[in-house]
Amino acid sequence: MKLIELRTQISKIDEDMMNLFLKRMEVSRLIGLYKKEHHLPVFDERREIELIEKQKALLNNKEMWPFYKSFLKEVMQVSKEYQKK
Ligand SMILES: O=C(O)C(=O)C[C@]1(C(=O)O)C=C[C@@H](O)C=C1
Repeated sequence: MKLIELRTQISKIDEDMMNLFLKRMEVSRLIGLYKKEHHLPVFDERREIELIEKQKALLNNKEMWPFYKSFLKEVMQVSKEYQKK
């Protein structure tokens, strides 16, 4: 397969991921509003551990776990930054 074709595939995947990212951030915004109204902290360590463990169990490509875990942590990090805005 040619490089240009592979890059086209990556671009399409990035577009899908962008749309899912926007959806996730909108839900995060709503959670942030709820937390503000109920005087709850943005950071919820127990929830983050639960989410990471759930994803680890779902992932059937174990080699990818360290990479996917970093990705998830970054996603949660930007989610928290958005809630604090
Ligand atoms: O579930 C929450 O309480 C959220 O605010 C969402 C979220 C996330 O992005 O997954 C963000 C911050 C918390 O530390 C835990 C999880």
